[in-house]
Amino acid sequence: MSNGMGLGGPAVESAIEAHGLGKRYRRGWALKDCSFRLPTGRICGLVGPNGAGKTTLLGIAANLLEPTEGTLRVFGAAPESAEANRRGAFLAQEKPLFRRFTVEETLRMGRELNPGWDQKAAEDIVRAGNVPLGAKIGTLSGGQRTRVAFALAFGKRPDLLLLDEPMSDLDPLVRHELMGTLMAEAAEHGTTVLMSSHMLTELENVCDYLVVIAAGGLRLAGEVDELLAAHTLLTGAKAGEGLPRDITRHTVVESRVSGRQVNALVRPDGPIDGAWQTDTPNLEELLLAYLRVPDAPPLISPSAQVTDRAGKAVAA
Ligand SMILES: Nc1ncnc2c1ncn2[C@@H]1O[C@H](COP(=O)(O)OP(=O)(O)OP(=O)(O)O)[C@@H](O)[C@H]1O
Repeated sequence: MSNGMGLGGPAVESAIEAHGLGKRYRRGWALKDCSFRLPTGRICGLVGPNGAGKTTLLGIAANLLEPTEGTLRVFGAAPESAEANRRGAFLAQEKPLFRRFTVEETLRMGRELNPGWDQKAAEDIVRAGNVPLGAKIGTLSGGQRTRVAFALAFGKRPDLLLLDEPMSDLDPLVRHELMGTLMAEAAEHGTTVLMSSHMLTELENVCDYLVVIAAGGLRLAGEVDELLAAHTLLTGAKAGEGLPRDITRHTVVESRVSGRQVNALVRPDGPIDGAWQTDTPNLEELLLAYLRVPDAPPLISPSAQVTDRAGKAVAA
Protein backbone atom coordinates (compact mmCIF):
# COMPACT_ATOMS: atom_id res chain seq x y z
CA MET A 1 0.00 0.00 0.00
CA SER A 2 1.18 3.53 -0.66
CA ASN A 3 2.23 5.45 2.40
CA GLY A 4 0.44 8.45 0.94
CA MET A 5 3.32 10.88 1.26
CA GLY A 6 2.07 14.04 -0.37
CA LEU A 7 4.38 16.97 -0.98
CA GLY A 8 5.26 17.85 2.58
CA GLY A 9 2.34 15.89 4.07
CA PRO A 10 2.73 13.23 6.75
CA ALA A 11 2.18 9.56 5.95
CA VAL A 12 -1.56 8.86 6.11
CA GLU A 13 -3.16 5.53 5.32
CA SER A 14 -5.43 5.40 2.27
CA ALA A 15 -9.08 4.56 2.88
CA ILE A 16 -9.49 4.19 -0.88
CA GLU A 17 -6.86 3.90 -3.52
CA ALA A 18 -7.75 3.53 -7.21
CA HIS A 19 -5.18 2.71 -9.88
CA GLY A 20 -6.16 3.04 -13.53
CA LEU A 21 -9.73 2.11 -12.59
CA GLY A 22 -12.16 1.57 -15.45
CA LYS A 23 -15.62 0.09 -15.90
CA ARG A 24 -17.23 -0.64 -19.23
CA TYR A 25 -20.89 -1.48 -19.63
CA ARG A 26 -22.37 -2.65 -22.93
CA ARG A 27 -23.02 0.96 -23.97
CA GLY A 28 -19.44 2.02 -23.33
CA TRP A 29 -17.07 3.18 -20.64
CA ALA A 30 -18.73 4.56 -17.49
CA LEU A 31 -15.40 5.14 -15.77
CA LYS A 32 -11.96 5.35 -17.35
CA ASP A 33 -8.38 5.68 -16.11
CA CYS A 34 -9.26 6.79 -12.60
CA SER A 35 -6.27 7.01 -10.28
CA PHE A 36 -6.59 8.73 -6.92
CA ARG A 37 -6.43 8.12 -3.20
CA LEU A 38 -8.68 9.20 -0.38
CA PRO A 39 -6.72 9.52 2.88
CA THR A 40 -8.38 8.16 6.03
CA GLY A 41 -10.51 10.40 8.24
CA ARG A 42 -11.77 12.65 5.43
CA ILE A 43 -15.32 13.63 4.58
CA CYS A 44 -15.18 13.54 0.82
CA GLY A 45 -17.80 14.82 -1.59
CA LEU A 46 -18.13 12.85 -4.84
CA VAL A 47 -19.51 15.22 -7.43
CA GLY A 48 -20.31 14.95 -11.13
CA PRO A 49 -23.15 15.43 -13.60
CA ASN A 50 -25.83 12.75 -14.07
CA GLY A 51 -24.28 9.67 -15.61
CA ALA A 52 -20.73 10.73 -14.72
CA GLY A 53 -19.86 7.41 -13.06
CA LYS A 54 -20.33 8.19 -9.36
CA THR A 55 -22.57 5.20 -8.57
CA THR A 56 -20.24 3.01 -10.60
CA LEU A 57 -17.22 4.12 -8.54
CA LEU A 58 -19.09 3.62 -5.25
CA GLY A 59 -20.38 0.24 -6.47
CA ILE A 60 -16.84 -0.96 -7.16
CA ALA A 61 -15.69 0.21 -3.71
CA ALA A 62 -18.69 -1.55 -2.12
CA ASN A 63 -17.95 -4.79 -4.03
CA LEU A 64 -21.23 -4.66 -5.95
CA LEU A 65 -19.47 -4.24 -9.29
CA GLU A 66 -16.21 -5.55 -10.69
CA PRO A 67 -13.92 -3.16 -12.53
CA THR A 68 -13.18 -3.89 -16.18
CA GLU A 69 -9.63 -2.68 -15.73
CA GLY A 70 -7.40 -1.35 -12.98
CA THR A 71 -7.76 -1.88 -9.24
CA LEU A 72 -9.39 -0.29 -6.23
CA ARG A 73 -8.33 -1.01 -2.67
CA VAL A 74 -10.21 -0.31 0.57
CA PHE A 75 -7.71 0.17 3.40
CA GLY A 76 -5.25 -1.70 1.21
CA ALA A 77 -7.55 -4.71 0.80
CA ALA A 78 -9.55 -5.90 -2.21
CA PRO A 79 -13.24 -4.85 -2.05
CA GLU A 80 -14.29 -8.53 -1.98
CA SER A 81 -12.07 -9.31 1.02
CA ALA A 82 -13.48 -9.99 4.48
CA GLU A 83 -11.52 -7.02 5.82
CA ALA A 84 -12.98 -4.51 3.32
CA ASN A 85 -16.44 -5.94 3.96
CA ARG A 86 -16.05 -5.61 7.73
CA ARG A 87 -14.63 -2.07 7.62
CA GLY A 88 -16.95 -0.56 5.02
CA ALA A 89 -20.68 0.21 4.83
CA PHE A 90 -22.62 1.29 1.77
CA LEU A 91 -25.86 3.21 1.64
CA ALA A 92 -27.31 3.08 -1.87
CA GLN A 93 -29.78 5.42 -3.57
CA GLU A 94 -32.49 2.79 -3.33
CA LYS A 95 -32.48 1.34 0.17
CA PRO A 96 -32.78 -2.44 0.01
CA LEU A 97 -34.62 -3.26 3.25
CA PHE A 98 -37.01 -6.15 3.83
CA ARG A 99 -40.50 -4.65 3.69
CA ARG A 100 -42.02 -7.33 5.94
CA PHE A 101 -39.45 -6.86 8.71
CA THR A 102 -40.20 -4.47 11.53
CA VAL A 103 -37.67 -1.75 12.30
CA GLU A 104 -36.64 -3.72 15.38
CA GLU A 105 -36.14 -6.91 13.34
CA THR A 106 -34.12 -4.95 10.80
CA LEU A 107 -31.78 -3.68 13.52
CA ARG A 108 -31.56 -7.19 15.00
CA MET A 109 -30.45 -8.45 11.58
CA GLY A 110 -27.77 -5.74 11.59
CA ARG A 111 -26.63 -6.91 15.01
CA GLU A 112 -26.45 -10.55 13.94
CA LEU A 113 -24.54 -9.80 10.76
CA ASN A 114 -22.00 -7.37 12.22
CA PRO A 115 -19.61 -8.27 15.04
CA GLY A 116 -18.88 -4.64 15.99
CA TRP A 117 -22.58 -3.65 16.02
CA ASP A 118 -23.54 -0.60 18.10
CA GLN A 119 -27.22 -1.04 19.00
CA LYS A 120 -27.45 2.28 20.83
CA ALA A 121 -26.13 4.32 17.90
CA ALA A 122 -28.60 2.60 15.57
CA GLU A 123 -31.57 2.98 17.92
CA ASP A 124 -30.76 6.64 18.63
CA ILE A 125 -30.95 7.46 14.93
CA VAL A 126 -34.30 5.69 14.57
CA ARG A 127 -35.72 7.26 17.74
CA ALA A 128 -34.62 10.77 16.74
CA GLY A 129 -37.07 10.49 13.83
CA ASN A 130 -39.87 9.08 16.00
CA VAL A 131 -39.95 5.96 13.84
CA PRO A 132 -41.74 3.25 15.87
CA LEU A 133 -39.49 0.22 16.41
CA GLY A 134 -42.49 -2.07 15.92
CA ALA A 135 -43.52 -0.64 12.54
CA LYS A 136 -43.08 -2.74 9.41
CA ILE A 137 -40.59 -1.29 6.89
CA GLY A 138 -43.24 -1.49 4.14
CA THR A 139 -45.49 0.92 6.04
CA LEU A 140 -42.82 3.64 6.47
CA SER A 141 -42.48 6.75 4.34
CA GLY A 142 -39.51 6.99 1.98
CA GLY A 143 -37.72 9.36 4.35
CA GLN A 144 -38.34 7.13 7.37
CA ARG A 145 -36.95 4.16 5.45
CA THR A 146 -33.87 6.20 4.62
CA ARG A 147 -33.46 6.88 8.32
CA VAL A 148 -33.59 3.15 9.11
CA ALA A 149 -31.06 2.49 6.36
CA PHE A 150 -28.83 5.15 7.92
CA ALA A 151 -29.20 3.47 11.30
CA LEU A 152 -28.14 0.13 9.76
CA ALA A 153 -25.08 1.74 8.18
CA PHE A 154 -24.07 3.61 11.36
CA GLY A 155 -24.76 0.66 13.67
CA LYS A 156 -22.10 -1.25 11.80
CA ARG A 157 -19.55 1.31 13.04
CA PRO A 158 -17.75 1.31 9.70
CA ASP A 159 -14.31 2.82 9.15
CA LEU A 160 -15.45 3.80 5.65
CA LEU A 161 -18.97 4.95 4.89
CA LEU A 162 -19.95 5.02 1.21
CA LEU A 163 -23.08 7.07 0.59
CA ASP A 164 -24.78 7.37 -2.80
CA GLU A 165 -27.01 10.48 -2.74
CA PRO A 166 -28.27 9.27 0.61
CA MET A 167 -30.48 12.22 1.47
CA SER A 168 -32.35 12.84 -1.77
CA ASP A 169 -35.75 11.82 -0.33
CA LEU A 170 -35.44 13.64 3.00
CA ASP A 171 -37.06 16.94 3.94
CA PRO A 172 -34.63 19.82 4.63
CA LEU A 173 -34.92 19.60 8.42
CA VAL A 174 -34.25 15.87 8.48
CA ARG A 175 -31.38 16.28 6.01
CA HIS A 176 -29.86 18.85 8.31
CA GLU A 177 -30.30 16.66 11.38
CA LEU A 178 -28.94 13.48 9.77
CA MET A 179 -26.04 15.39 8.25
CA GLY A 180 -25.26 16.65 11.78
CA THR A 181 -25.38 13.07 13.09
CA LEU A 182 -23.11 11.98 10.26
CA MET A 183 -20.56 14.68 11.03
CA ALA A 184 -20.60 14.03 14.79
CA GLU A 185 -20.23 10.24 14.34
CA ALA A 186 -17.48 10.65 11.78
CA ALA A 187 -15.57 13.11 13.97
CA GLU A 188 -15.90 10.93 17.08
CA HIS A 189 -14.82 7.69 15.41
CA GLY A 190 -12.50 9.01 12.69
CA THR A 191 -14.77 7.51 10.01
CA THR A 192 -13.87 8.20 6.40
CA VAL A 193 -16.91 9.21 4.35
CA LEU A 194 -17.24 9.20 0.55
CA MET A 195 -20.58 10.74 -0.33
CA SER A 196 -22.02 11.46 -3.76
CA SER A 197 -24.34 14.43 -3.87
CA HIS A 198 -25.78 17.05 -6.18
CA MET A 199 -26.40 19.40 -3.22
CA LEU A 200 -23.40 21.65 -3.67
CA THR A 201 -24.16 24.08 -0.85
CA GLU A 202 -24.63 21.20 1.57
CA LEU A 203 -21.27 19.74 0.58
CA GLU A 204 -19.63 23.09 1.27
CA ASN A 205 -20.60 22.75 4.94
CA VAL A 206 -19.50 19.18 5.48
CA CYS A 207 -16.70 18.16 3.12
CA ASP A 208 -12.99 18.71 3.58
CA TYR A 209 -12.09 16.57 0.57
CA LEU A 210 -13.40 16.39 -2.96
CA VAL A 211 -13.46 14.03 -5.92
CA VAL A 212 -15.06 15.35 -9.11
CA ILE A 213 -15.70 13.09 -12.06
CA ALA A 214 -17.21 13.99 -15.40
CA ALA A 215 -17.73 11.86 -18.48
CA GLY A 216 -16.15 8.92 -16.65
CA GLY A 217 -12.86 10.73 -15.96
CA LEU A 218 -11.36 12.30 -12.88
CA ARG A 219 -11.40 16.14 -12.96
CA LEU A 220 -10.53 17.21 -9.41
CA ALA A 221 -9.31 15.37 -6.35
CA GLY A 222 -7.85 16.67 -3.12
CA GLU A 223 -8.33 18.88 -0.10
CA VAL A 224 -11.14 21.39 -0.56
CA ASP A 225 -8.92 24.23 0.73
CA GLU A 226 -6.08 23.34 -1.61
CA LEU A 227 -8.35 23.03 -4.63
CA LEU A 228 -10.03 26.37 -3.91
CA ALA A 229 -6.70 28.10 -3.40
CA ALA A 230 -5.44 26.78 -6.73
CA HIS A 231 -8.17 28.68 -8.59
CA THR A 232 -8.92 32.36 -9.18
CA LEU A 233 -12.04 34.04 -10.51
CA LEU A 234 -11.20 36.89 -12.85
CA THR A 235 -13.64 39.63 -13.78
CA GLY A 236 -12.86 42.50 -16.10
CA ALA A 237 -13.60 44.40 -19.29
CA LYS A 238 -13.14 42.82 -22.68
CA ALA A 239 -10.99 44.61 -25.24
CA GLY A 240 -10.74 43.25 -28.78
CA GLU A 241 -11.61 39.80 -30.12
CA GLY A 242 -11.27 36.56 -28.19
CA LEU A 243 -10.06 36.04 -24.66
CA PRO A 244 -7.31 38.42 -23.54
CA ARG A 245 -3.78 37.03 -23.31
CA ASP A 246 -3.80 38.00 -19.59
CA ILE A 247 -6.26 35.13 -19.18
CA THR A 248 -5.14 32.59 -21.77
CA ARG A 249 -1.60 32.48 -20.38
CA HIS A 250 -3.09 30.67 -17.38
CA THR A 251 -4.91 27.32 -17.33
CA VAL A 252 -8.47 28.33 -18.17
CA VAL A 253 -11.17 26.12 -16.67
CA GLU A 254 -14.12 28.19 -17.86
CA SER A 255 -14.63 31.61 -19.42
CA ARG A 256 -17.75 33.59 -20.22
CA VAL A 257 -18.24 36.84 -22.06
CA SER A 258 -21.42 38.85 -21.52
CA GLY A 259 -21.48 42.16 -23.32
CA ARG A 260 -18.11 43.71 -22.61
CA GLN A 261 -17.54 41.82 -19.37
CA VAL A 262 -15.34 38.74 -19.10
CA ASN A 263 -15.62 36.23 -16.26
CA ALA A 264 -13.13 33.40 -16.08
CA LEU A 265 -12.11 30.70 -13.66
CA VAL A 266 -8.42 30.00 -14.08
CA ARG A 267 -5.64 28.10 -12.41
CA PRO A 268 -2.96 30.79 -12.32
CA ASP A 269 0.38 29.74 -13.76
CA GLY A 270 2.01 32.91 -12.36
CA PRO A 271 1.01 36.45 -11.34
CA ILE A 272 -2.20 37.87 -12.84
CA ASP A 273 -1.38 40.81 -15.13
CA GLY A 274 -3.78 43.55 -16.14
CA ALA A 275 -6.72 45.28 -14.51
CA TRP A 276 -8.66 42.22 -13.35
CA GLN A 277 -10.69 41.84 -10.23
CA THR A 278 -9.50 38.62 -8.61
CA ASP A 279 -11.42 36.47 -6.14
CA THR A 280 -11.02 33.01 -4.71
CA PRO A 281 -14.06 30.94 -5.74
CA ASN A 282 -16.30 29.31 -3.15
CA LEU A 283 -16.92 25.58 -3.44
CA GLU A 284 -20.18 25.99 -5.34
CA GLU A 285 -18.59 28.31 -7.92
CA LEU A 286 -15.69 25.91 -8.39
CA LEU A 287 -17.92 22.85 -8.78
CA LEU A 288 -20.38 24.55 -11.13
CA ALA A 289 -17.52 25.53 -13.43
CA TYR A 290 -16.23 21.94 -13.57
CA LEU A 291 -19.76 20.60 -14.08
CA ARG A 292 -20.30 23.03 -16.99
CA VAL A 293 -16.97 22.12 -18.59
CA PRO A 294 -16.65 18.33 -18.29
CA ASP A 295 -13.41 18.25 -20.30
CA ALA A 296 -11.64 20.86 -18.15
CA PRO A 297 -7.99 19.97 -17.47
CA PRO A 298 -7.79 17.77 -14.35
CA LEU A 299 -6.16 18.82 -11.08
CA ILE A 300 -5.16 16.17 -8.57
CA SER A 301 -3.62 17.61 -5.43
CA PRO A 302 -0.53 15.85 -3.98
CA SER A 303 -2.43 14.18 -1.12
CA ALA A 304 -4.81 12.55 -3.64
CA GLN A 305 -2.12 11.30 -6.01
CA VAL A 306 -1.24 7.64 -6.17
CA THR A 307 2.29 6.53 -6.86
CA ASP A 308 3.57 3.59 -8.85
CA ARG A 309 6.00 1.03 -7.42
CA ALA A 310 8.92 3.34 -8.16
CA GLY A 311 7.23 6.11 -6.14
CA LYS A 312 6.39 8.21 -9.22
CA ALA A 313 3.03 10.01 -9.28
CA VAL A 314 0.55 8.28 -11.59
CA ALA A 315 -1.35 10.68 -13.85
CA ALA A 316 -5.15 10.64 -13.41
N1 LIG B 1 -25.99 -1.61 -15.39
C1 LIG B 1 -25.67 -0.75 -16.36
N2 LIG B 1 -25.69 -1.12 -17.66
C2 LIG B 1 -25.36 -0.28 -18.66
N3 LIG B 1 -24.97 1.01 -18.47
C3 LIG B 1 -24.92 1.44 -17.20
C4 LIG B 1 -25.26 0.60 -16.09
N4 LIG B 1 -25.11 1.33 -14.94
C5 LIG B 1 -24.69 2.56 -15.32
N5 LIG B 1 -24.58 2.62 -16.68
C6 LIG B 1 -24.12 3.81 -17.45
O1 LIG B 1 -22.85 4.21 -16.93
C7 LIG B 1 -22.76 5.62 -16.86
C8 LIG B 1 -22.46 6.04 -15.42
O2 LIG B 1 -23.57 5.73 -14.60
P1 LIG B 1 -23.58 6.00 -13.03
O3 LIG B 1 -24.86 5.45 -12.49
O4 LIG B 1 -22.32 5.50 -12.44
O5 LIG B 1 -23.59 7.61 -13.00
P2 LIG B 1 -23.87 8.62 -11.78
O6 LIG B 1 -22.76 9.60 -11.82
O7 LIG B 1 -24.07 7.87 -10.51
O8 LIG B 1 -25.22 9.32 -12.24
P3 LIG B 1 -26.43 10.03 -11.39
O9 LIG B 1 -25.91 11.33 -10.89
O10 LIG B 1 -27.47 10.21 -12.46
O11 LIG B 1 -26.84 9.07 -10.30
C9 LIG B 1 -24.08 6.17 -17.40
O12 LIG B 1 -23.88 6.49 -18.76
C10 LIG B 1 -25.03 5.01 -17.24
O13 LIG B 1 -26.03 5.05 -18.25
